[in-house]
Amino acid sequence: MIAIQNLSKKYGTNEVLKNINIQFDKGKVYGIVGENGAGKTTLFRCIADLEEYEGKISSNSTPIKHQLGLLLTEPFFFQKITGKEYIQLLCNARKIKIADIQERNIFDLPLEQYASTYSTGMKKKLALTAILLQNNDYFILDEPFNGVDIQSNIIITEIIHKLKSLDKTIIISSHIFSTLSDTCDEIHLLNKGSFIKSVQKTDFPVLEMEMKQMTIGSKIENLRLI
Ligand SMILES: Nc1ncnc2c1ncn2[C@@H]1O[C@H](COP(=O)(O)OP(=O)(O)OP(=O)(O)O)[C@@H](O)[C@H]1O
Repeated sequence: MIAIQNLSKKYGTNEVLKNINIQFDKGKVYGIVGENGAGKTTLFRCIADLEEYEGKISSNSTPIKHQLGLLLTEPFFFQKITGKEYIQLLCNARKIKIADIQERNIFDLPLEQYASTYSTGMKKKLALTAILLQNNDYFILDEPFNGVDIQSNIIITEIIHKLKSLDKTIIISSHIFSTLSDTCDEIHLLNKGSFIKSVQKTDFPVLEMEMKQMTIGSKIENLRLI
């Protein structure tokens, strides 16, 4: 469980998160949606203790970061580190020895190659593999479906189902609604740093319709396409 109470975050005078209150339980998958700049990544960085903030973020295994697998939108790798070394490095940090690394390389990545030379999608798959092999309790996946091929998207969806069945806590952001309706138990809409709507699975179609209406309005007509 991750409990967030009165979380606020400013960058200079820009108040990016405004008094956020939410709880993420184990065995559940949470989707966070919101337009670009709404504050999704900032929220994730606060939970991972990568930012200073006001308010309280707690869990039943403190500190959260010791049990958290954070998949960033654009994972970063040092230049001279192979895929295999990266996985080993992250697993060593959790005191886990991986003997059968090739067998567990489910995305068939070229593990002897420098990770910095991987394609965008390969980098994401490497970072995801590493946090999975760490056996974390909490997973925050910032746009996990973006930039990876269709086959990998199918695998990632199945991985999320598996993590849920293992009682993990999973938080995902995505700009593609269908990826969230396939995987999430709840979706929370973040707007300018505040949660303005939270819906359970049965109401996902309603939320999707509302978001479509809010977004499109008369914008397409304004283009005056002929
Ligand atoms: N390091 C930073 N310094 C200053 N401002 C920042 C920093 N990181 C983010 N911001 C600002 O915080 C706001 C929220 O950004 P954030 O990356 O959290 O949005 P997001 O919802 O993840 O967007 P996207 O969907 O585009 O990924 C934006 O206005 C952004 O410019």
